[in-house]
Amino acid sequence: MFNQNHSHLAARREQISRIVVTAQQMRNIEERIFTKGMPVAALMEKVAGLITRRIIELYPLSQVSRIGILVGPGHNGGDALVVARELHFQGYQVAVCSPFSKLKDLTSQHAQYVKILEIPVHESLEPLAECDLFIDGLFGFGLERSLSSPVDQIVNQLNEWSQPVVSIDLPSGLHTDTGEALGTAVQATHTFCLGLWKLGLLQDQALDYVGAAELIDFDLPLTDIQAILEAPKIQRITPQSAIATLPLKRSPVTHKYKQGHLLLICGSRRYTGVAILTGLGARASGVGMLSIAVPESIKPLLSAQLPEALIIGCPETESGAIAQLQLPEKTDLSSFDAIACGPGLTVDAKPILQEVLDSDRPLVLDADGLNILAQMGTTQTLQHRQASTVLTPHAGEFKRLFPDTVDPTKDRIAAVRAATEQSGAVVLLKGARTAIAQADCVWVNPESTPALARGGSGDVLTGLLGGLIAQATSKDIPLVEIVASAAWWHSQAGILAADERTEMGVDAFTLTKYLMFVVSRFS
Ligand SMILES: NC(=O)C1=CN([C@@H]2O[C@H](COP(=O)(O)OP(=O)(O)OC[C@H]3O[C@@H](n4cnc5c(N)ncnc54)[C@H](OP(=O)(O)O)[C@@H]3O)[C@@H](O)[C@H]2O)[C@@H](O)CC1
Ligand SMILES: Nc1ncnc2c1ncn2[C@@H]1O[C@H](COP(=O)(O)OP(=O)(O)O)[C@@H](O)[C@H]1O
Ligand SMILES: [K+]
Repeated sequence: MFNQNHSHLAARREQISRIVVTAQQMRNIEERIFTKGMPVAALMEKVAGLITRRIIELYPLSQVSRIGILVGPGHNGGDALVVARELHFQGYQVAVCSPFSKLKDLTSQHAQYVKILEIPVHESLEPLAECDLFIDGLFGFGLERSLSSPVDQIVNQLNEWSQPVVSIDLPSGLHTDTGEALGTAVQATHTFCLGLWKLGLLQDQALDYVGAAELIDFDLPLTDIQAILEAPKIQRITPQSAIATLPLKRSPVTHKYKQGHLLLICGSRRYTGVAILTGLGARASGVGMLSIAVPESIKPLLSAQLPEALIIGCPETESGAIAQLQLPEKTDLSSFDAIACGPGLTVDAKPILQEVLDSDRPLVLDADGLNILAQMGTTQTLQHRQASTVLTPHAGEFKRLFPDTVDPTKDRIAAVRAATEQSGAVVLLKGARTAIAQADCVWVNPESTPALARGGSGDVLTGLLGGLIAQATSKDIPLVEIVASAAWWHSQAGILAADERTEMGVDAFTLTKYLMFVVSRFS
């Protein structure tokens, strides 16, 4: 009985941790449980109790004694006032900054009561300058317009000070869905996201504000959540979701041709190292057979670095790019389980792109593969390919490929959704929070490291991804999930490497060495 409950709770925790909601969805979910009878005030007490407990864990009275609480006009402010009251009872010296004259009813009641408890309440921030810690309860998912005076000045003043700040639900000032700072926003040390992950916290533009983000689960029933959430389904990649699609277990009687055969088409005389890095990424995927097509003149270099791979030397242009694919006898593109094409090709390798597009194999296009595709202007014809296509642009490549859609620097999730709809491809938009979309399904990689912002790390991802797709052809795993797993694996290797070597120590070659440690750590 105990075990059953335990596993039930673990399964719930996993499901909750994958869900991502917009402000409107969160409002609808809360509305649903309030309609069913959960009192608003009771929920606020519960949530604020959980927040208080976590603050005490992170900032015990032995280390922090004076806490400043910023209170807004809505229920985010209400949460903050209950936290103020509870911290006061726990022995902290609490002071409140409440710059609004009109508060929602419940928030107003809590404001009256903290005054009765003789907790000092000020309209300005200055009297709180000596606090050791701040709790930001100005705005949560109810914020819909830019911050104006005086609250924008309060936020700017807070950001200039050096004390830690815990934001309740979202750093105040951030748009709940796009993560954009509306005028200005609190730069938090910690963000305690309440109930379900808000989409804005997973957008790159929010990351300077969010700090260390964690979810405070307050037991929203899964049935009520599922009743509200419809397509598009936006999910956070978790270790469990990523590991589930990796080819970890092999049949004892398998052989190399059953473990996938990947063809990489990459490199040029100018970009030799890129081809090596892509090959090393593929090697780490565990793929059974690896063939790498490169210009003839760099074949010896590739052979020296990747002795297990079949290196195919191809005729080259004067500039040292692949002029045409010259596969070994009795081999054509359909001999492979997957093809990954693009890193280091240069746009002089244009003729080979049409060839791979015409093939009936799953295809990953990256870097110059994407640049050539953008020049051809044929993104929409990918729908008619006989097999799936995965595009892995960074924001610059994305804008060249999809010039007339959502700006990926403004709303990455909306951008990948528009791109997959236009092209029919699986689209992986690289960045600090890589987003992957296919049809109605969107995955976001919630954890990474800026250590990866370094030439060559994307090439490693292309090889790794190609190798995983080649191994999955006989399995019934949605392609978008394999792509999401590759993004997760790649980032986790970066995190692990940065932990050991600092963020400066993760060159792309080093990154390839850490890939296998990720899998052994999590599986
Ligand atoms: N419901 C619950 O019980 C639970 C809710 N929870 C908590 O409630 C939070 C959501 O509460 P909320 O909906 O009251 O919105 P919130 O983010 O506090 O602020 C909106 C207020 O600000 C105002 N306003 C907006 N923009 C403004 C601006 N630029 N400048 C000035 N004012 C502006 C706007 O009023 P308006 O002026 O538009 O009439 C409104 O009054 C959520 O994030 C979580 O913390 C959790 O505890 C779970 C249980
Ligand atoms: N700030 C960052 N935080 C986390 N990951 C990042 C960051 N910047 C870049 N990355 C990751 O690093 C990789 C860079 O790929 P890309 O831009 O194609 O570079 P290259 O072509 O030089 O290999 C991508 O996987 C991207 O998601
Ligand atoms: K807040």
